[in-house]
Amino acid sequence: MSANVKANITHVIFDMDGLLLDTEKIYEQVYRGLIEKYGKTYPFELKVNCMGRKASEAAKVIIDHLSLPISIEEWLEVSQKAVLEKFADAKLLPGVDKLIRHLHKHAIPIAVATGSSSTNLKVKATHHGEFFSLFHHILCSGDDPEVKRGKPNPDIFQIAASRFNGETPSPEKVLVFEDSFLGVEAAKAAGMHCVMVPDTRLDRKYTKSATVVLDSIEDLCLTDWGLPSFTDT
Ligand SMILES: O=c1[nH]cc([C@@H]2O[C@H](COP(=O)(O)O)[C@@H](O)[C@H]2O)c(=O)[nH]1
Repeated sequence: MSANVKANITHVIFDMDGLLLDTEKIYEQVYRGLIEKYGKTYPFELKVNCMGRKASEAAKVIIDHLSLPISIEEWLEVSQKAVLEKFADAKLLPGVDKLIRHLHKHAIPIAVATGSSSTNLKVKATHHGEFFSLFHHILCSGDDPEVKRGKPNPDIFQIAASRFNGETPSPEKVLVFEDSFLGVEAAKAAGMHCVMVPDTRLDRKYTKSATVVLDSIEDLCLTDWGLPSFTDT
């Protein structure tokens, strides 16, 4: 390995909401609206502790933290209906399309590992069907029976790694892309490298477990990871 190469990566796993798709603002808008009905606010610190979680786990965190007079089931029913109305317009974030097509062209195995459910994924992918077909597999921990514990536990990334063809890659050969604090903690717990592209509001104390922190995926240096550069044919 040459001096500036951080790792020789063979497999790459991507988070979805806030990393591939610009859907975090949808969750934020809907959750804030719901919470405001109870005269409370959705502080960013609370959002940080929800991003990446399965919807049911996030609902419990919010209800408990804000002492909302609503059950998890009611929260899920109302919030799910509201987010689904907006997901079909979800856009890819800058640099994502180019990177995924590049890795696919170079036959680097790529997957998605998200806290979202497969029902929500279908709607989010309304205009991105061909894009999502480039991934070897997509793991939706929101309703995947094998993933018992969501992020920040390592399970989601370990199981996603085990679903590539052939032998499961060793964790230090896997690179995870994440925007959320809990997702980065999950990748670290799995022993994988992690490129974090956080929300600009995120306090740097939440980025410490990331191998690298970027402002945008467009700033990624592929050769740092032993991956083919954009100029390689
Ligand atoms: O403001 C929020 N953003 C995101 C989430 C949760 O994060 C998941 C997105 O997971 P990921 O980042 O792993 O794609 C969503 O399904 C939702 O459950 C949340 O609760 N609150």
